[in-house]
Amino acid sequence: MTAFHQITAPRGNIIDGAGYAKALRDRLAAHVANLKNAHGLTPCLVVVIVGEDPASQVYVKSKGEMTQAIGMESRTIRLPDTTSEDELLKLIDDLNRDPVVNGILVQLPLPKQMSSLKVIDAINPDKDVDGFHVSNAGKLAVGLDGIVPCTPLGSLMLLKDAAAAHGDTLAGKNAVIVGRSNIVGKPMAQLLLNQDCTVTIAHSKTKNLAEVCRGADILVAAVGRPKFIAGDWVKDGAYLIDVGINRIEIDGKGKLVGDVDFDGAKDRALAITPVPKGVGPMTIACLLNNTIKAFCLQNLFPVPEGV
Ligand SMILES: Nc1nc(=O)c2c([nH]1)NC[C@@H]1CN(c3ccc(C(=O)N[C@@H](CCC(=O)O)C(=O)O)cc3)C=[N+]21
Repeated sequence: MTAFHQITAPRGNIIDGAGYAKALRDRLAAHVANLKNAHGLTPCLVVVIVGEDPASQVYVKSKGEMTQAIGMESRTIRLPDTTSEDELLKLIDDLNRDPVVNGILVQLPLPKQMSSLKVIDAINPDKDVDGFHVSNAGKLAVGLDGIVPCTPLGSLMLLKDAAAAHGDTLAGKNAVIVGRSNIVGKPMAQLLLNQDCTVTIAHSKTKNLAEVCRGADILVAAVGRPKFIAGDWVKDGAYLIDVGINRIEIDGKGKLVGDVDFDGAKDRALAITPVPKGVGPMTIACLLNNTIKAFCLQNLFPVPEGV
């Protein structure tokens, strides 16, 4: 009976975040080359890292390399973890005033003597390439054009692409985001709401979390706990975005895993992001995207199509 047509689409399509990010970086490299030709100016991103957190060091190095690889200028400022909040605020003030600097990223988390909200608030919103400043968060909430946080932006690009690959769109779908952080959960909710999804933000106090997740056509996991989302929490045919990047030890070896039990979930999901090579590389590509956008807006150049 079923031999003539396939009733369900194939499951377990693994989204190639690394490949998508590479394609995005190639497009951005072309924009950078065009901007240099047209104006003789190069976008410049400054990354500030306070302290010696080993994971942060790895990300910061990779951000710097990818910034240079697409032809932009990268500067990294390393400060000791004994730096005072006032010293960091003074540095941000200098970077805000420096016309050569187009983007400022202060790597989080910060040492405990600092208030990250206060530090982020000190960054000129036009240079806030993370999109974390209240001004950019507010613009996203009311539908004005601003700078959108990198991880949610990259996740949305992957979701739209996965839906398009199935001849589908995001409008009207039930989206469940597990995690309510200012840097992922909340902005992700705003973006999906703007796509006409019906959005639920679940968190540690949510009742019947498994049931809530089972209702999701789109499930975004952003809790920061390894394999927290079990396979049987995933609806058959859901789109699954795993934002988690957790370093765990298996048989004495370090391994990177997401917030989703990938092996348990992959045959249920219509499309799923892996960890690594899923959302992570998109986060960095979107940071480069945001830096180019900030550069254009600061110089009153038209923002290139798609940026
Ligand atoms: N102000 C600020 N902005 C950030 O965007 C920010 C931050 N602070 N603090 C730390 C987190 C973490 N983050 C990652 C970005 C890329 C990968 C990434 O590319 N991961 C690779 C694997 C890398 C590896 O092997 O460790 C992957 O998932 O394939 C991971 C993590 C940005 N963050």
